[in-house]
Amino acid sequence: MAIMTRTFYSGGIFLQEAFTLLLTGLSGAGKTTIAEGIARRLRSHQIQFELLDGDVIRHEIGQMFGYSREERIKVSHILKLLAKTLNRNGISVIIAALTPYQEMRDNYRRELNNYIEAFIDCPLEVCIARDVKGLYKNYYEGRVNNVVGIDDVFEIPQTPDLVLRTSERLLDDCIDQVMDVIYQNKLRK
Ligand SMILES: Nc1ncnc2c1ncn2[C@@H]1O[C@H](COP(=O)(O)OS(=O)(=O)O)[C@@H](OP(=O)(O)O)[C@H]1O
Ligand SMILES: Nc1ncnc2c1ncn2[C@@H]1O[C@H](COP(=O)(O)OP(=O)(O)O)[C@@H](O)[C@H]1O
Repeated sequence: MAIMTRTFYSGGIFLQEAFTLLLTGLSGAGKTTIAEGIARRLRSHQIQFELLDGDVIRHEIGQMFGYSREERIKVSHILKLLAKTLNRNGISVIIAALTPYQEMRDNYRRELNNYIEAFIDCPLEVCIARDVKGLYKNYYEGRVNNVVGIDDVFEIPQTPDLVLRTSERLLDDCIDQVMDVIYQNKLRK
């Protein structure tokens, strides 16, 4: 029996299967900004997708989890379940979340079909200077701890599909790089 797959045709490119794109990196590295840029591109190609931002999902489930290693891993399991469920229904997913530990990313790669991992690589000093959400200020003023890159580890991704150096490249270049991987490597069959 033939297996049915959804086929999207957009701008001369066939997308046959849903994918999950993980954007992993420090706070302030550029995950959300790049995710929103990719979202705009996917929308313009009428590709069905959902953007799962770690911070937003944490709020939506009522701040059930904090920032210990164990709790971060639990959140990653929730994100994986959401991605798997959406993918199964033909909807691609962008996950924008720190995802600091290799075991989280290994788990995504093992369990998600068409998984693409983008390491949003930006030096800690630049992230601190950007301090988009005031997280680093809160750390230095003693209000929070377990900040990844400072008193919690960011394990460098061992097998990313692409590395985006946001302190060296313009936003549009970063988005182009991701779109190339989505189209050429993963989904064009
Ligand atoms: N230690 C600590 N205390 C308080 N708040 C923190 C802490 N670490 C992270 N944050 C904030 O939470 C956002 C990261 O959530 P994530 O789900 O992406 O992180 S993780 O993947 O579970 O590690 C993160 O959002 P981004 O800055 O967009 O990455 C921060 O705003
Ligand atoms: N090449 C780039 N890609 C993404 N963001 C960039 C880039 N260059 C500068 N920025 C800036 O860096 C900041 C990244 O913030 P944000 O996307 O919220 O990070 P994160 O979601 O990783 O915490 C934004 O203010 C954005 O305008």
